[in-house]
Amino acid sequence: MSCGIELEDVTLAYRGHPAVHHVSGRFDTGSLTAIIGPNGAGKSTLLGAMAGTRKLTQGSIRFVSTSDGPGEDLAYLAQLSGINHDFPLRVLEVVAMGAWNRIGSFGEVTAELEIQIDAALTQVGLQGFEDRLVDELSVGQLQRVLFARLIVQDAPMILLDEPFNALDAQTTQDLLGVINHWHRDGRTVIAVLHDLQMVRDFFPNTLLLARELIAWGPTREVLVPALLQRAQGSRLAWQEAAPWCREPQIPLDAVSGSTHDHHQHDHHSHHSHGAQLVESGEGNGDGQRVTKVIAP
Ligand SMILES: Nc1ncnc2c1ncn2[C@@H]1O[C@H](COP(=O)(O)OP(=O)(O)OP(=O)(O)O)[C@@H](O)[C@H]1O
Repeated sequence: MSCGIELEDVTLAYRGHPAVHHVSGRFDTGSLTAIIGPNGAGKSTLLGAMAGTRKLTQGSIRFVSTSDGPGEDLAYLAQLSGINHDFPLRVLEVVAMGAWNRIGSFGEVTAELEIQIDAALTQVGLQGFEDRLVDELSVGQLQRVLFARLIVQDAPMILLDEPFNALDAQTTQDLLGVINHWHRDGRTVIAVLHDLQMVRDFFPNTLLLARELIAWGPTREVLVPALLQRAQGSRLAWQEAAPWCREPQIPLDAVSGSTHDHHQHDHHSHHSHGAQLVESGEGNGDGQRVTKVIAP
């Protein structure tokens, strides 16, 4: 069960202002990719679009699977905020939510699932925490619990939005270990990050975004001064009153993401009508099966 994600001309706008412009490329099956870029670059917006929580204005997102399984199953961890503190949930219940797609929201926590939860909590260093209330946990412990939930979810694609925000070095190192484990399992993992050294050390691929795609490929080719400066410079030109696509991307050789010609579009003419999910069995020509398409 493994999956990749293809972006074709992905464009997202908020109230007519484009936050992400014409991004095309591909997250290969089993790849481990960091999405980086300055504040406001559109990173969370792009990740949310892949998770199905943001509507596309233009373009499409296709999920491709190399197996017959339900390949589009995707786990998404938004920026830390995911717990509703009005409900006194126990750690066990939060981690069990990872299995909702298998057991349903009122499903029983079976003995088998309890074993999985115990193993997941052990993997994130929280063995024995099952009965603790989540709103009594520290920020780092809560993030460990949310990673345990992702482990139980067992999805072939995992999207993480700034997973290490506000975490100490030990927690960060432990959760990076979980990500490496997923990568070794052959899952497709995508994380929005800010720490360039961490990206260099742990993430083989990088997508550098500054509303438009600046570069996408092997990290050592993307995290170079010229491209980083270009991303930083783009930020200075970002004005809410300038909703036009401008410069083309710098093409990279041997990148996993393709480059894409830019069109001179007025995005005000491309209002979203809501995300549309299209189930599809169409092959993409290299032995993979398209399992889902997100389009405007
Ligand atoms: N719900 C929203 N409504 C309107 N505009 C939004 C909304 N969410 C994000 N934006 C705008 O879209 C642009 C991209 O935001 P996004 O959060 O995707 O950037 P980011 O790269 O994740 O930034 P950061 O690194 O600061 O988290 C920003 O200009 C932001 O103000």
